[in-house]
Amino acid sequence: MNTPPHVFSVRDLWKVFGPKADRVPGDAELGALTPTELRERTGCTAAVRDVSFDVRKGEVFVVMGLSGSGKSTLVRCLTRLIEPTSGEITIDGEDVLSMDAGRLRELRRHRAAMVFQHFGLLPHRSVIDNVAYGLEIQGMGRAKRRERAAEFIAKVGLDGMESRRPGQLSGGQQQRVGLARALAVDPEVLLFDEPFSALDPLIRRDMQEEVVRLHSEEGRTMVFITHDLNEALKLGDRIALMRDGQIVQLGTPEEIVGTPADDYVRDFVRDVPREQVVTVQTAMRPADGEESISGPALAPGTTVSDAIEAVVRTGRTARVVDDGRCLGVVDHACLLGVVAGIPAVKEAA
Ligand SMILES: Nc1ncnc2c1ncn2[C@@H]1O[C@H](COP(=O)(O)OP(=O)(O)OP(=O)(O)O)[C@@H](O)[C@H]1O
Repeated sequence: MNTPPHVFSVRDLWKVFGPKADRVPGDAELGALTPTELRERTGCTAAVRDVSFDVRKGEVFVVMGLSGSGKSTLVRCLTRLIEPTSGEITIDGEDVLSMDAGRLRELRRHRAAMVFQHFGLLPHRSVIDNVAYGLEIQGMGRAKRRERAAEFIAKVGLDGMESRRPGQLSGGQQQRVGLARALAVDPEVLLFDEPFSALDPLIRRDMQEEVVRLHSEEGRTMVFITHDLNEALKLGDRIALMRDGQIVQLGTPEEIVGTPADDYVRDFVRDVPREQVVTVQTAMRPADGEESISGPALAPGTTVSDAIEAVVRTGRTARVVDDGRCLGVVDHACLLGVVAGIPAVKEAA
């Protein structure tokens, strides 16, 4: 049998905080209450409510939502840093909920390493010893772990800072140390808990680019928590948008922005510049006559904003071409329709 393409699979997951939390997941009546009603009736908070999803191998899976929507609780449940109330979680097909203490330790150290917002660096240790820390816990010898740590320090752009203490680094540099430390143990999945929210905007952008770069170089699976929509759109292959402990929509940035599942999501994405997220594959209309054989060619994943440039520059309708085949065309009207948020362009074609 082929190995499953999923790293984590989560089914019907609940995490309820409060007295007799166990009774909430199985009770349809309690499960249907709003968070406030549930709290008033039972004193419980359902931080994660009946959530199911898969994290695919090699993707950046973003968990997004406002403060209190359940993001941290959900991601902490994946490695049982928080013990779920009910449901199923597997990693590479192995049941996480039945792991014993030793197997769990192994899971957290080797397979799914967490990068926290507050770095968790050891203040009295040098950068290199901080990065080597996870390897030390694994029992790797000093020379070998320092060599490996140096490699990852270079990878995150901190060459020459090996012997500094965390207090002698900027916030962004400290975050890079945290990242290098997580990478050094070569985990299958990296879990990021709002790692950049304390950083100033420019450093934050640098770090986001760093994550994009590391991801494209290594193809490592990443689960990334953020409450920042732009960060989610920039980093995520897929985004799970949470509200009151539930996933209200799970999809690509383009799906979330282009076809919001409900009014809540629509409102959430209202101010996103759609042309930067929507692709020509969504915006195109069928080619008419000669249109399919001439005009600039664009790949299906080209964003509308890049397509606008091509159409304006050539003054012609552009073709959406995949593997030599013309799938459709985009003209001024299709492209402007996306910018204006008018979904009727396709139907009009
Ligand atoms: N230990 C706890 N005991 C009781 N309630 C909790 C506990 N931890 C979290 N909660 C509640 O669960 C809900 C989800 O919290 P969680 O921290 O997962 O949200 P979040 O989306 O990560 O928020 P933030 O972005 O502010 O970190 C909130 O209502 C929170 O108050």
